[in-house]
Amino acid sequence: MKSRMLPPLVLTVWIVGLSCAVALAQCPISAPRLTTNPNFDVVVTRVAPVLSFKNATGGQGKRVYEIQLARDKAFAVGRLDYTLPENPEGVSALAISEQKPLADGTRWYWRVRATDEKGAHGPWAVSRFSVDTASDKAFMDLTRAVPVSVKVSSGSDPKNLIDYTDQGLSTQWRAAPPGPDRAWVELDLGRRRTISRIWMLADSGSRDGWPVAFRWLASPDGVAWKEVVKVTDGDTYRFILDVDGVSARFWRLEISDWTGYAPGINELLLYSPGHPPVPSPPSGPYVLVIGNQHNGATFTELAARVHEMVPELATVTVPYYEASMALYEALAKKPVAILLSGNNADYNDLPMFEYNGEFEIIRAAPVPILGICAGHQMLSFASGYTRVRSMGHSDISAMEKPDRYAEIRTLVDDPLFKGLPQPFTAPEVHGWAVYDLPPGFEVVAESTYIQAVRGRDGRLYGTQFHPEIKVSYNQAENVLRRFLRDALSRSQPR
Ligand SMILES: NC(=O)CC[C@H](N)C(=O)O
Repeated sequence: MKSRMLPPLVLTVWIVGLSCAVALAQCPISAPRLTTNPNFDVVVTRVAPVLSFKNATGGQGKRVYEIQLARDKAFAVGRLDYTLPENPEGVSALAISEQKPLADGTRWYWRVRATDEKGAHGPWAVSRFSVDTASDKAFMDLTRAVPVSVKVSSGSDPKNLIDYTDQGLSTQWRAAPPGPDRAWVELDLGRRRTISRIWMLADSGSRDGWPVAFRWLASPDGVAWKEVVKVTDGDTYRFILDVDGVSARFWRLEISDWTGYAPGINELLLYSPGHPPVPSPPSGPYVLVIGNQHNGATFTELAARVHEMVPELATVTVPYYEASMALYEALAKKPVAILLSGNNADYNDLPMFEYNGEFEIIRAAPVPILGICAGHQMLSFASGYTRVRSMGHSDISAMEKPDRYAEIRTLVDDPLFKGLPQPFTAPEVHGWAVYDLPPGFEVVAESTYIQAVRGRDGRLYGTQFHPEIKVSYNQAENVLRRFLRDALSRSQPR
């Protein structure tokens, strides 16, 4: 057999790495990673959030974390200091106490570093978030104004800017290098629309291509332009720009400064004030299905499974960004139950304000609600961002070999889970999980993390696993079947 030579640098790195792992002593302490929740610049909707981060590595013995929060970059204004022992499971979390809450309506900088048993420090990891508890209370009162076409100054794939079916929001338009002085994007809305909010998303994973100085202009004809809003010192990957309702068919973004070699934008989304149309319900009993995918779809074939499991039930599917209590109230006939679907985006890349109407429904709709995967996570998000967090890895058992299925255990006697094997297996497709239950909720099932919850007198149920996915090892299909049957029989007069 021919031996393969490793280049000397690779070999050295490998040997140092190995001796570091074996002796433990020589490993330098790494910075923790503040990408779990809250991620950079997200809006946290509670004053006592849980700050989760990925552990550091290296050092000697057990690590503890120093965590500092402040109102300014220099960590001088209003600084709060905490120490936290490491959670050996990979992600550590500081729960800010309800007794010492963070100031609302403010931006917070936070930094974390690990210290080992010998007192050696690792480097700080720095990030920031804002706290705004008012921001998720009510339906956004906006509808999406979807462009019919897009033009750009240069570069390929401008369609990515308005491709709302790109669930991971991962594709982007990048202007061509070296690029014109002023890269621009033009959106044609097809007709005159009043716009009051603009959402812009760049790459959250790197600081490359972020727009720094830019302005939006509007035009009735694509010829005469008027400036609507201007940003001169952007230093983030996402912008929510509120403007005083301007009515125009053409919308133009001019970017005059950016990070990296050329501006790159993943998505542009414009909103008009107002409410979406109310669907007309079918004549018989039906389930309202809320599609949580970014394009309003349900991720799995949820409606089809409802019809298969309980043929007496019809379904009406509404995109999450159109759902609200106003829509529910306006339905000529009420659903017997509501299902909240999965999705496959990272929440830090989503315009989370679009979920506010779904949160209203979770808080107030007087019918049984079952949230599946993202829908289950929404039950917790509805009472504050940071209750759900990225696990740092994905559990995708729907595609793995039988020995990789998680065993899920039921913790309490619950009518929906009656008769399930203990433990049971069920398909999973997710990278986030609920860690911090809202008040009034309890855990119904768990694996190494929360797998099912119920809340508020049995009206709300959530499952992290997918009872609706048809695979041979899904032992939890009955959870959905029972939920639907119970809802149907409760709705019918005896
Ligand atoms: N399948 C899902 O609904 C996943 C929800 C969420 N996007 C996660 O990764 O956890």
